Amino acid sequence: MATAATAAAAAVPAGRHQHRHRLGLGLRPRPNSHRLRLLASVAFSSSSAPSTSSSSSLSTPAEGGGRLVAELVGVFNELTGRMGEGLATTSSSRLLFRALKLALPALRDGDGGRALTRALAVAATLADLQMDAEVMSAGILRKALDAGTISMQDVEAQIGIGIADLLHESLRLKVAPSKVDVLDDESASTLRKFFLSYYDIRAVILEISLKLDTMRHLQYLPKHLQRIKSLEVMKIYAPLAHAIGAGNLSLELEDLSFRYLFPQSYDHVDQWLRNREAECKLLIKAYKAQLLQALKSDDELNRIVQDISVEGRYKSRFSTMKKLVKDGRKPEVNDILGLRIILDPRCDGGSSDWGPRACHRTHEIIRALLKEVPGRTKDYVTQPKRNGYQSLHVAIDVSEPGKTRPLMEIQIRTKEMHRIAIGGEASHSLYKGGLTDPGEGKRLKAIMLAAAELAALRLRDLPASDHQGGECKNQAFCLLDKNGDGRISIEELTEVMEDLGAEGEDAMALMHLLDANSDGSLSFDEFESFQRQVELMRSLEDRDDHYTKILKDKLQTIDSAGLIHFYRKELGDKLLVS
Ligand SMILES: Nc1nc2c(ncn2[C@@H]2O[C@H](COP(=O)(O)OP(=O)(O)OP(=O)(O)O)[C@@H](O)[C@H]2O)c(=O)[nH]1
Ligand SMILES: Nc1ncnc2c1ncn2[C@@H]1O[C@H](COP(=O)(O)OP(=O)(O)OP(=O)(O)O)[C@@H](O)[C@H]1O
Ligand SMILES: [Ca+2]
Ligand SMILES: [Ca+2]
Repeated sequence: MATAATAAAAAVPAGRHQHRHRLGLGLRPRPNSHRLRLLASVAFSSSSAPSTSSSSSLSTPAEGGGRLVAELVGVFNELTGRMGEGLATTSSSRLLFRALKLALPALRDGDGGRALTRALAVAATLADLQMDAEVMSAGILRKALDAGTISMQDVEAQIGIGIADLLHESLRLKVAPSKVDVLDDESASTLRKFFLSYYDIRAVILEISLKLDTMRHLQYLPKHLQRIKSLEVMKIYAPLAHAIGAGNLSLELEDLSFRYLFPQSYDHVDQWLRNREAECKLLIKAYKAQLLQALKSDDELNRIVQDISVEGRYKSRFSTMKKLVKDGRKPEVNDILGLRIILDPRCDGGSSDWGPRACHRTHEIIRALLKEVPGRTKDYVTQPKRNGYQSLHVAIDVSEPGKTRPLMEIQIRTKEMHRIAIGGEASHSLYKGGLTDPGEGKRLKAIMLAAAELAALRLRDLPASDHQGGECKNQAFCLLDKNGDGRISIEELTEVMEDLGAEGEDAMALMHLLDANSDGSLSFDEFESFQRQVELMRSLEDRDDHYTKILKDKLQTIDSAGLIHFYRKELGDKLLVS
């Protein structure tokens, strides 16, 4: 057997996606001219984190102005790049641009320099949930409102009544949990129903994303508030997130509240899972690749299916804990490592047996390839559960001589079976998401879809709405070039910089720096060079964050193993450290 474990050892660990506002732009910088290097150093000279210092503290006008415009262009590009397909229309981009212009100066210095990063992370979460520009803008503006740096009147006057309404709704939801005395099961269910009764469900999704932001920064709040907020999340927001299909968000919310509600239990589970996490994730990745290759090269299976996909997951802290403490269960968790194979039969559903045949053929291939644990296989394909759930589950022994490992669960199902396991009576949110009323989940989904359709209609592009008449090649450029003459004039640059809180002369200085051919305005090419440099600098910051995390983890491991003392001693003489 070509062991996936060997491959795992050789595989390069995947860098964890940074879920802060740096979103990995994935753009390759071109070779830089001296001028661009100068610009980059000026635009970012004051700090590697653009949100941490104010323009007033900068020494030259170009520094402040360059940084402000770089910041606006950088975050605008990140957020629009993250938006779902078809959602980043011209009207959406305009709205987001206006919201950013209002919020950036207001958020730049707040919360010890973290306010802007946090607001952008909220917007990124919303973009990942396929929310439109109105909701993303509302997310950013809500953080500025909460910080007290802008007022609802500012939003109404500068952004529009639609966003102001959405914000009013989300503020009403925010205070709802504090209206019940005790957050027991009954009041939690009442509150969830109350949330569902909202005519604009986007306010609920906005609130869930803001809760995730709060939970990620809970360490800054007093202990009693940490517990109250965690309880609200566990009882209301995590189940709601699960019900709307935002599974990953729900898992993160659960794990964060678990940590604050039951710190000791959390530590136990966390330590156990953390110790195995890196190796297990590599194993998941390696087995996934090995299985996919074996399945795709099997002729018999390929006669039955037209597509095969494999998903992997490492179990969350809270889910593991729940399983361990469940009544009447053996204290074991056999699905820490999970793989799921989803097959697309050439003929699915109805009376066709292609689906079950595909699942059983897959099972045979797995048996020939891996070590199946006898007596642990469950065939819900031949014998569906009462709620209609279908899937074939096998447990695989991934241990090696001298190295015991947790079992790996493989679920085999067709696309149609998967659809039923996600929605409907057998839906995961009913199976374990905390919702008890089957109608609740369905209703939420339906309202969500309707809201998304409405938003798409509101923000659709009218033929005349793009002032350049055709497709805009670069949204940020087109938004800055207000009169659409294909150049950014000094007046246009001054206007945006004043909106951002910079002085008039800053625009002159920035223009001087960017205007390579000195014709007094910025061409499309000049602007694109600037933008590429902005992206390069932001990707460096990402890498710094990434390296910092790795170093912190590694040094911690070394330290707890006592090795760092050894290194210190060894190196002490050479480096003159004590
Ligand atoms: N969506 C959905 N998933 C289900 C349902 N029943 C089981 N599953 C999935 O299948 C997995 C294993 O379920 P079973 O084979 O019944 O195992 P178990 O005895 O509950 O638990 P293990 O100790 O993990 O074997 C669960 O962890 C879920 O991922 C269901 O009704 N709906
Ligand atoms: N074997 C698996 N492979 C891939 N994804 C899985 C697997 N098992 C569960 N998942 C998915 O992982 C996410 C988290 O599920 P979680 O581990 O909390 O529960 P579960 O395993 O489905 O249920 P239980 O805890 O009762 O066993 C869900 O989206 C679930 O569908
Ligand atoms: Ca499971
Ligand atoms: Ca112009």
